[in-house]
Amino acid sequence: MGIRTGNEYINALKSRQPEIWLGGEKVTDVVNHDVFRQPVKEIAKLYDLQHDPEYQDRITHICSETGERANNSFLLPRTAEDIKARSEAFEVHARATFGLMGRTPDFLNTVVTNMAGNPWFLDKYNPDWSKNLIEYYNYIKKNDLFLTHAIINPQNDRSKASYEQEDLFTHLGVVEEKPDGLIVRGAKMLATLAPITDEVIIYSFPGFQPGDERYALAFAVPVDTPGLKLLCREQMQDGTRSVFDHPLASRFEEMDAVLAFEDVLVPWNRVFMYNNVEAANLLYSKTGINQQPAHQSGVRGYVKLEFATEVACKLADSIGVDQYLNVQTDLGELVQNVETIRALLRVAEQEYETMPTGEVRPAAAPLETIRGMLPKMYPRAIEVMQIIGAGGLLMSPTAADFENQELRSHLDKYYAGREGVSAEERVHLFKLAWDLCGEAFGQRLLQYERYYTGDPIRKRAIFYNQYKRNKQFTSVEQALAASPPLKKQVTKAK
Ligand SMILES: Cc1cc2nc3c(=O)[nH]c(=O)nc-3n(C[C@H](O)[C@H](O)[C@H](O)COP(=O)(O)OP(=O)(O)OC[C@H]3O[C@@H](n4cnc5c(N)ncnc54)[C@H](O)[C@@H]3O)c2cc1C
Ligand SMILES: O=C(O)Cc1ccc(O)c(O)c1
Repeated sequence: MGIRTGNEYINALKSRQPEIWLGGEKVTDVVNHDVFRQPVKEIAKLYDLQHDPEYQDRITHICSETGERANNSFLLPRTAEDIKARSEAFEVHARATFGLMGRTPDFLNTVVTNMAGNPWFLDKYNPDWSKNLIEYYNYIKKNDLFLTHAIINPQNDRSKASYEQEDLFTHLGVVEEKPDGLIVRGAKMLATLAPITDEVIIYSFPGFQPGDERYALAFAVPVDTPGLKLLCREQMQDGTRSVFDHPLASRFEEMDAVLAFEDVLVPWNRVFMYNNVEAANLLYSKTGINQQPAHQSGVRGYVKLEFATEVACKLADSIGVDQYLNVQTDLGELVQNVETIRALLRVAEQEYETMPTGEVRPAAAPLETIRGMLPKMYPRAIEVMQIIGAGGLLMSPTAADFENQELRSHLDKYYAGREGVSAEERVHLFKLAWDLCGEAFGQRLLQYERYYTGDPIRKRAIFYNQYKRNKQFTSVEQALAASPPLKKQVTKAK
């Protein structure tokens, strides 16, 4: 099949009946549901880009093994050109949603591509696992499927291991082996966009302890597998709000769902790992899924930060406050943050690492630095937006107000911006900003940036410990060596 169109993606959604719960009710027609209709269209547009002559060669390639066209996110990079091709695809996808949708199909494509591209790792433990993963990769590539993932256990008692939680199957674990597969029970905390995907893949960040064997597993199943419940969080838009009043929230909400497995059968050919704490803890670092997906996330985060910065700049300009030094320095700071992330991305792409397998990976340290900095830079952009927009952010009239002829002339006068900015333009811009910095939609976007890549605090600590392991701090030794040792009598206590 190769690359799908938006319609093919939508038809696949229509052909399934996953068990989706939202607001106490089952969602039976996700494609036409108020909350999901627009996000489905946004994802469909990404699939259509693959067929757009302007984009096709920038985001897809002909697979040398199958002869079929595939998205560049399915390309295991082996050259600098491959890295560039992936970067371009990531950026095209991100720009289509202003970086606001984090888990577009390209993200998990990179994850599975890397797991399957490093079969040596699972081979060591069980050759069936790597075989299954390669077959799965070929399957999702051939059918251009959309995956979500859930890697974090539910937030019950974080001070205890999975096996120590009150119920043995609060965290997702294996109940028993059957001739045709594993029976799994329990939950994973969060899978973004799950209700509008084709498949879910389960694996974990490192952190399992001896005793956690039943939870140390990786597998993938179709999203409508019997027994799998998708428990959605409360929606942040109801699908009926006007696009004028909510230019972003009305289009780009990514629903998040807890995945609850109620004795789900995972066929053996979909089991990628099981009952192995060591393998589960090493999967992330050894197969490069700590690194290659961070390239996608970095590009996407860069586009989002740049977007938020541009919104803040336009906001300031529209009411003439960017004449003031304090506003200029705040905006300058945001622009410098964008440039910092752009520079880190370029360094990561140019100073790539070549693995013994021939795979090339954008450099780890700059990618990890992006992961550490975005959780601070994005909230800062939002804060600056709030400070610059000030009370005006709260005071926007609605599209319905503008459409009322009795009100219109008053609005045109009282809501106009600086010279040359009409009331409608100013209000529209402020509404866009409010979606980002005031609405629940925007708060989720902020929380996403803080946490999508795990806990930034622990991640930075791990980063430092790795840095310390690899560094000798030789410059300090050299600087100290330049001064002769003190004479004994000088250091002696008087
Ligand atoms: C909008 C959004 C979308 C997401 N999408 C996905 C997704 O699609 N798939 C997915 O798998 N995950 C997703 N995540 C989940 C994300 O991976 C987790 O939120 C992240 O790993 C942090 O875990 P937590 O939220 O459970 O926080 P916790 O781990 O519970 O941390 C809570 C607080 O306690 C502190 N803390 C906890 N444990 C320790 C410790 N051992 N040492 C020191 N401090 C500690 C943390 O620093 C933090 O301040 C998403 C998250 C968000 C917010
Ligand atoms: O986007 C992120 O940084 C989070 C994340 C999730 C799953 C992965 O496999 C991964 O490498 C990174």
